[in-house]
Amino acid sequence: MIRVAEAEALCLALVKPSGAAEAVSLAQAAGRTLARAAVAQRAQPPFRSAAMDGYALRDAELAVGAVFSVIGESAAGHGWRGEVGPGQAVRIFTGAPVPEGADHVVIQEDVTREGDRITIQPNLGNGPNIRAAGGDFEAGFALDAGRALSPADLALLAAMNVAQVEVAPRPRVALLATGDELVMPGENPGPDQIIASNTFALKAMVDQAGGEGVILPIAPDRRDALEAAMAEAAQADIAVTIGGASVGDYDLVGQVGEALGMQRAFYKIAMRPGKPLIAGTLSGKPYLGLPGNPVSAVVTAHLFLLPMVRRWLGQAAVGPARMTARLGAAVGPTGPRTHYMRARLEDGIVTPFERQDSALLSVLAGANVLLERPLGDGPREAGEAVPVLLL
Ligand SMILES: Nc1nc2c(c(=O)[nH]1)N[C@H]1C(S)=C(S)[C@@H](COP(=O)(O)OP(=O)(O)OC[C@H]3O[C@@H](n4cnc5c(N)ncnc54)[C@H](O)[C@@H]3O)O[C@H]1N2
Ligand code: MOO
Repeated sequence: MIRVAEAEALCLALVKPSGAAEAVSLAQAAGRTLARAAVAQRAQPPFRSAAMDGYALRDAELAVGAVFSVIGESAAGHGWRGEVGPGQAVRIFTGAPVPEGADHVVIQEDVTREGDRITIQPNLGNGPNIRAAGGDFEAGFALDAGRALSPADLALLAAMNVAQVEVAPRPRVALLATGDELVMPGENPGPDQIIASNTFALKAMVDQAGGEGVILPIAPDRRDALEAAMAEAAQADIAVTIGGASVGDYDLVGQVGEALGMQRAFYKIAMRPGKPLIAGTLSGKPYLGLPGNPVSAVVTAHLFLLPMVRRWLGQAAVGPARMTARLGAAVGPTGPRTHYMRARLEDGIVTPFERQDSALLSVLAGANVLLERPLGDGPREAGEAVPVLLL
């Protein structure tokens, strides 16, 4: 059995960034990964702009009781093209260009106006209420390749006047559930059957990570059928089987993989859940054989499959999001496997669930983190700092 970190490195070594690119419009770009840098076509703001509604004038002249004559108006989208001279002010609105000569916008609450004359009132605010040209970003500012685009990134790109971005294609990830006991949700299970469940979590995870999860028809525990199904899975960019990875008489995935010429990178990891994970290449494609227990499949997908998807997309940081939390309850020592305990993180305090059986989907669904307990770790007291992985 190899350790988790080694397994992660071996899994990542199976995947090369695709390097390909396709153009998509910003409205289609959420969650996609930049394949080429996107470069600002202009500065933002492109001109000195007013941050408040008021009057643009010369800061040096500003004093309580000072009087200015209003000589023009600058509105958003319609600037005023003159120069503000001594004793002069221009009526201005938020987002409008600040005219030449002015270096302060007095908010309108701080003046009284009679006709075209304004008088500065006591308790004047600080100002200058002007946003510098390029204060957000300059022309040429870039978002680098490998960046997964957040909603805020899309607004930033729009402001950069980038209408289309070059993104990495979404890797197709084949998800092949195996086992005679499985039927799809909505079907009529026989007396000894259950519903294929973890496939749906895996598809959602892959899709959210920027891939395209493709759920294949369930493969029965028969060599010929499994061989055909696994060969089909290997048509995708990343092939995943679920179940049949262990040592039972009907756990055929490893044997069938070998018959198909699978190059194995490793089998079995010192982790719990998820020990019987298989990794390698199948028909030259990155391949993972996830354990069938629903929680085991989801945990191993977080630790190994999603990093592979992110590597394929060309992202730099590919591992699961981690943070440190304080233990909400004492925990016992771990054994020879690193334990990923389903747990709840609230206000920085992490509390593992009592029941940790890797078949319990109701517990998994209530968890928002995995508490990582390294192998060979001693007992830990409530209040100690511990690592957690965000789900
Ligand atoms: N003698 C041993 N038995 C087992 C060992 C072992 O080391 N020695 N390892 C255990 C561990 S740990 C795990 S995890 C499981 C994994 O086994 P498999 O990958 O072969 O999975 P299956 O036997 O096919 O299924 C296990 C369990 O999960 C259910 N399952 C399978 N696929 C799905 C699916 N898509 N959706 C929902 N549920 C699924 C299946 O019905 C079984 O109940 O092996 C232990 N045994
Ligand atoms: O590792 Mo198994 O995944 O403990 O249930």
